[in-house]
Amino acid sequence: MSDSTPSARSQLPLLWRLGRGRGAAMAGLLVLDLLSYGTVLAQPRVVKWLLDSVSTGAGFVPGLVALCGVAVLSGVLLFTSNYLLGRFGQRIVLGVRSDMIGALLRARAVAVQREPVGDVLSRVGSDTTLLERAVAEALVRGAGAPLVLLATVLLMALTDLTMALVLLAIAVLGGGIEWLVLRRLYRATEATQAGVGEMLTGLQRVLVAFRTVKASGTEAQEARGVVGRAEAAYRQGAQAARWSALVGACSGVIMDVMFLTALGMGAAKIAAGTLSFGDLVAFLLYVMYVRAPIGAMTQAASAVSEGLAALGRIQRVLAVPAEPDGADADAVPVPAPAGERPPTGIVLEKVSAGYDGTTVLNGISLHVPRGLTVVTGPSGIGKTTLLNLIERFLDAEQGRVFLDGVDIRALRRSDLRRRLAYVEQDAPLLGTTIRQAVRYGTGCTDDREALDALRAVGLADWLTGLPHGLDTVVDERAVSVSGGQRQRLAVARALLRRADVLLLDEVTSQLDADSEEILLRTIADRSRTRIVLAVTHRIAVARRADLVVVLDEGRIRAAGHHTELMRSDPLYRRLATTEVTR
Ligand SMILES: Nc1ncnc2c1ncn2[C@@H]1O[C@H](COP(=O)(O)OP(=O)(O)OP(=O)(O)O)[C@@H](O)[C@H]1O
Repeated sequence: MSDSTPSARSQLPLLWRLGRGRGAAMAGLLVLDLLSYGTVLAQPRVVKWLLDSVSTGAGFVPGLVALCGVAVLSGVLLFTSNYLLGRFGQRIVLGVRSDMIGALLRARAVAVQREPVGDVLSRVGSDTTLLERAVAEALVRGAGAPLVLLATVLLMALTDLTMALVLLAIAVLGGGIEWLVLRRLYRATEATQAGVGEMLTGLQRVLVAFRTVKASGTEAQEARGVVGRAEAAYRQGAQAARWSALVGACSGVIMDVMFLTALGMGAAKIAAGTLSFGDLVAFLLYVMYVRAPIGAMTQAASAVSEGLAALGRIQRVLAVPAEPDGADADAVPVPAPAGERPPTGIVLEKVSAGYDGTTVLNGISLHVPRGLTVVTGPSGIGKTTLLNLIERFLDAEQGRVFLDGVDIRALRRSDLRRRLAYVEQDAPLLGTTIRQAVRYGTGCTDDREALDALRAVGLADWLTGLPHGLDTVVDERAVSVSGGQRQRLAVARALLRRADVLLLDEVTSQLDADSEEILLRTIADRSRTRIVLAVTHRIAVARRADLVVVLDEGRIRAAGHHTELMRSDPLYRRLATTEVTR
């Protein structure tokens, strides 16, 4: 999601595209809007008829009844058109939000995780709200307004041509000035929305690390930081409010100038005997009603200006490339030597990978067979990156990764991931109850199976102590669940998935020795029939492994059994002995 500011004009086709497929609804709304304006425009004619009837001595009752009838009809049409227009705008917003949520969830994990969460939320939340006004005001009301304006001007011209032409000239001049102000409004709105995004990003960071903030006594400092961003958004918002107010003021002044000009010219014409009193009243009413289409056009322009700014930010979410699911065309099965079966397990063949041009893994070759394989090494060396490659969150820049002899790029991502169970480092929980959290993405519907998995990871006693058992509610950030419980819940979920491969990233880092031992026994047991690849710094895990792989400086530095590596590899020995020995 790059943040280069697109021009308002470049967003116009996008705004137009939002209305695509909704032509009939838009046409219906336009007709309703025009009918509503039509009843308004009929009123001056009825007023003129009423006044002329009075001046000629005929009764005023029929005129008054007609005026009331037109007013009631106008009210009903106005309500209906406003309501349907508002609903239409909401529907567009729903469509855009669904598209954005879909785009985010279809995108590559590494691309989305780099985005500031608060900013993404602001784009999906408040930017789409701005869009609603733009769509309703611009695509429908703004589109009908020129027709209404034309009809009003024609009716004015029918009443008095000279006065109508003078007023039209004033309106055109005023419109030009307003347009200049609107361009500034567009830029200020973009900046405001970006400011709100930054504020939310700051607030989100604080909320995620709330206890650290409290314990560090940095509440005031963090509040200052977030409020500082809120103030920056305020300053941009105040600019936008100034330009928006100026647009409104321009429109008001233009209308006053038009009204006073019409009044002056009309009074002079009555004095000269070239205009009737009824005509002047009708004309002045038209001048007042001409406010509506001009106002609608101004509002449409202002709403479009704000909406286009929002659309630019929305578009950057929609443009995040989707992660393709299909198999890559150039992927081939590993050629097994004649008469031999391809190796089972995971094979990395001269794999290089990294992020944004920085190489993290450099030409790694590795065979991860069935059983428990542990990957260890200094922090930030690329252990999680290795798991990212197997899950295809990230693709190798060079080399290939095979699963049971098949290049993983020859598999659909969804098929590949179905064969894997992954527990990420922070072991986040999804779902609102423990039942949902443990069953999440596993297809398991049986409570007994879920309980077995929880027992296997050592959570049986904890669960028995909970007043609502599996129905216990886990709040959004699972603060009522300890770090170790969360890790074990996540492993239980992975076990329930019945996958061929378990990918575990630091799943025992928050466990005490006894809990770790229970969990490791289960993991070792499951590794007899499947591939378990565990990233860890813990010696207890490495001790149990069939194979330990030491990563350093982008390469595999050593591989073997724990006891063997303790003897042969100084780095491994140092890592193992500096870890809290159990
Ligand atoms: N999504 C990403 N975008 C850019 N760089 C990344 C991304 N993820 C990881 N990196 C970088 O790649 C390098 C390896 O990270 P990785 O998470 O694989 O290390 P690790 O060995 O698992 O670390 P640790 O033991 O601390 O968890 C680090 O320098 C990290 O900053």
